Amino acid sequence: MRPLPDQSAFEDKSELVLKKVRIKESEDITPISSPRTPKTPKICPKTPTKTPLRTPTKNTTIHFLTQKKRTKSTSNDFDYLTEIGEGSFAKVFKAKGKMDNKLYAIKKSKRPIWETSERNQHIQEIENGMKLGFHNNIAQVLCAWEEGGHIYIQMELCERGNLKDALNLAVQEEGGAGKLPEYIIWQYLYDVAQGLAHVHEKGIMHLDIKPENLLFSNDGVLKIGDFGVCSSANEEKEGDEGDQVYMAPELLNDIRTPAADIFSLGITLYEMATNYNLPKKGQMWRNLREGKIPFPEDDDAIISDDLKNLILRMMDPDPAKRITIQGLLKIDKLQSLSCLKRSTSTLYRLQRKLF
Ligand SMILES: Nc1ncnc2c1ncn2[C@@H]1O[C@H](COP(=O)(O)OP(=O)(O)OP(=O)(O)O)[C@@H](O)[C@H]1O
Ligand SMILES: [Mg+2]
Repeated sequence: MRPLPDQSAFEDKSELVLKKVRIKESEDITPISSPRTPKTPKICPKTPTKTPLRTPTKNTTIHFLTQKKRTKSTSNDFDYLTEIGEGSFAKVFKAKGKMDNKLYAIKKSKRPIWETSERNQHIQEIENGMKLGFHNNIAQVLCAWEEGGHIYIQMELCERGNLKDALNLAVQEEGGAGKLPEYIIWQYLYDVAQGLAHVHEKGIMHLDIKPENLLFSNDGVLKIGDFGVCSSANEEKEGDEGDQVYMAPELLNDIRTPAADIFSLGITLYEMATNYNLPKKGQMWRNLREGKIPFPEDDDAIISDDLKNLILRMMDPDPAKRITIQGLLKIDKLQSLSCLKRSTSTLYRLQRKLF
């Protein structure tokens, strides 16, 4: 097992530990009041069950929440094949369209939504999803409706799980100390950065970028999903902050800018590169938000200076100094990946299918 990072540079005794060991927590940060906290732990996609999943009963009132001209869906338009994911608010099913035989992801709220504020939050998730339209690195929202009080969102299916699952798998390798190879980390960053640039160009902040919300399509492309927390740029209203583990420090003071997404992506990158079990609170939580960011120093876990420097720029405590998404796309590594992708797109796709 890799030794713990040298903590002598820091004033406190809290420490980051490798994934399989629990983090020591010292003291709480200011509690975050949000209707979506506390978060429940993620349940990884389950293995397909043979018994068909129950579809909702007929004759319930249906409200369509999207106004697309093409066919509107309802629950009975799908055969539900298996549950593929669960978050704090919804379950996600793999389903086959009865009319077109195509596979989709159907996200269904866990319980009926009667409260206006909660309903509005779901409506916003849907509206932002529709506003984002098609982009190769966004899990596309296709249609949404309300049935029996539950909210349903029909989405593009990302069949190969989320980035958290991929990280957990990597950790299990090499006797529990495995991690993603760095060139794969750059490819994942490239994908998410393309998607995030599109999100920010549309004037939307995601505000919940984290490995569970980054989803793999069948050909291994990483896509941003779960727009359940996001808000529009310049929106004055108070709101949700997303997952505390990946949360930017300024969100504690309700300062919301696209830079918050850069911090969350930066700390996600840090998790991918180090394999540390990131804290939810405590002194180390604060250190990571004050630029005191330890990296493993042993030879096995070596991280390139390019990647370290980028992580530091993305996790800058000052949102105004943090690298922007446009700046990120201009860094040499991502530029060269972009050229590589253009020139060898078939080979590149094939290579990614293997991971
Ligand atoms: N389009 C999709 N294709 C495949 N799997 C998906 C899709 N959307 C979501 N999932 C899976 O379902 C899980 C939960 O979905 P999602 O994050 O959207 O739910 P949530 O209740 O809003 O979650 P959170 O707790 O993050 O707020 C994801 O982590 C992912 O594994
Ligand atoms: Mg989620």
